[in-house]
Amino acid sequence: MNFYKQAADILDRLGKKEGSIKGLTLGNAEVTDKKRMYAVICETLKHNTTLSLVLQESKLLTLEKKLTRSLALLLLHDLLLMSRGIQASDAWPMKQAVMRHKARLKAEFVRAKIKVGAKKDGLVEGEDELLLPRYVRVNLLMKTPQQVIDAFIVDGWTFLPSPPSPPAPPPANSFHLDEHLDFMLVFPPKSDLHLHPLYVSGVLILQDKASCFPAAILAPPKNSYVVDGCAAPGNKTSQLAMGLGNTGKIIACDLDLRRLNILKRLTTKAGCTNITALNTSFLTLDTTEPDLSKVTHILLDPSCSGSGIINRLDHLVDAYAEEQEQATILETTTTGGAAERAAAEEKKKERLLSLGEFQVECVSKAMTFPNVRKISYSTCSIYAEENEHVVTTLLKKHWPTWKLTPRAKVLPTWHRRGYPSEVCDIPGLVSTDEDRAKIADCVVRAVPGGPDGDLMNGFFVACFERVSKSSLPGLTPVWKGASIGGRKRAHEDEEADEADGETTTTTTTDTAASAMASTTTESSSPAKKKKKNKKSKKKKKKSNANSSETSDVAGGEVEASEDDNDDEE
Ligand SMILES: C[S@@+](CC[C@H](N)C(=O)[O-])C[C@H]1O[C@@H](n2cnc3c(N)ncnc32)[C@H](O)[C@@H]1O
Repeated sequence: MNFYKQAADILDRLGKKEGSIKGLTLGNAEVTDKKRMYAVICETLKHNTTLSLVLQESKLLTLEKKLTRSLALLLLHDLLLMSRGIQASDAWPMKQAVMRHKARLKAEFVRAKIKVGAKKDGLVEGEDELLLPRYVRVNLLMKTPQQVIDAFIVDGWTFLPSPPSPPAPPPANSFHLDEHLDFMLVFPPKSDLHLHPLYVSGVLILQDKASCFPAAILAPPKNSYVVDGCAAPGNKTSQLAMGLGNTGKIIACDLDLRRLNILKRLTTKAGCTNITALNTSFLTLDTTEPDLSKVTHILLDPSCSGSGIINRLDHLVDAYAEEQEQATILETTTTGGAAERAAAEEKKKERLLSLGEFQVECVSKAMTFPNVRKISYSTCSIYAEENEHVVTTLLKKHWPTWKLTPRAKVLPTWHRRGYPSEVCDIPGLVSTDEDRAKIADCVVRAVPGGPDGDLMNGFFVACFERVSKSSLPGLTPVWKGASIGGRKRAHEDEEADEADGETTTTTTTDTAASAMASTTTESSSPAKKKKKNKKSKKKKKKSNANSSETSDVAGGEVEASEDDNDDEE
């Protein structure tokens, strides 16, 4: 088959989520020049924003009916971005279909680059996954950061005593210790450590910085029983095991067996010995089972839109798939205009809302574990619908039994917090700008990319803790009396935890007291419980459907173990 036709077929299959880039190119027996195919597919996807705009503005697909969208993108890529141009015979009708419009297409390319703010080579910031530093977690179960630093110095790397200022990836052949996570080393973008003996032996774990936040914030003390509710492929699970020093027990649960098998392989390689992997839905766990009833800490990193992921090509596939879907809508309708776009926008909104409902359900389920004290909730999404809105809904449902952990214990030195404008009102609880600002200050955000972003994936983490019974009914929201930007070391011990719970809950308000009363009455009424169970069974079905719809998301967070998963393919 003609190279471009085969490449177009692969793009179409990627758009339909029929495989991964590597699987459909490097792992495809039908492709003869696998490396070239991989490169062409990656490059076309990376330039998709600009090339799609050229396609749209030039109306090429309307003028040349024989061209498909994917084939046109590939040919445009080579025409506009490769000095050698389209590598096909001049007699090939598809090449002719593009070359007829060469001058116009070049002019549209110049305009498109300006319009989307692309660089000279047509790349839009964030579409180049190589811009971000290579973050490496040192597996403390095996070596100390100092031992690893020494090993890299011996290898000829330069150790920088502090990160570059203003923040930027380290220059070539140098690395430094991360300023927020003391087990993390930061290397230049593109650093390939796959063959490094320390990676091969499980000492180095290639994990994005933001992806390390939830376990660092949850920080269960040694010997704890912990659940990782949506665990696969398991880098956060292995980080939890590292923090526990392999003591206690981690129950790692995931619906997807293939991903759970990756978790087993990765955590074994990382030397974790306290993990039990369960291939089941977190939502259906029986919290009265002996091990589960001992659980005090839960990490929840449920399926999300994955919209914050920028350092892998998978996010480009997601964007491409979404665009293909929209393009199909436009091409198959005669109006092809605003109405369809509005419908697509509506669909996206519905998807976010449905993800948000699933996320609320997951955290609410976590709050039913009889002995759970602390829950971290995280997404790799940039959307408030999955972040601040979810947190507000949870507070509305569960406060004052549950409160947000204050900034002092949630990466206090991390500058990027939640968006106050996205914190929703809760009658009687959150109504003023000050309330909103204080809630937002409790949670952590990471803005994807750079230089205005945080040089990592987009991320969000909130931490909830159960309000200790002894402090009731003298209750006030956690943020009352707290100062914004408080400073306290994130790695707390449980005693300090409890003490903080007490000290932040000393003033009574009528609203607070009544909110507490209604929560406790509801959960203790058996009749209501029965009704609730029925309702949640119905919901469970819905959320399981949800999670299978979000294979993009599942793929999204594979980022946590990107390279390990690549090995898998
Ligand atoms: C964002 S990923 C988790 C990434 C993981 N925490 C890590 O750091 O490697 C979300 C995971 O949730 C799983 N999932 C979705 N719905 C679930 C459910 N009801 N119960 C358990 N796992 C679920 C998906 O299969 C997917 O692996």
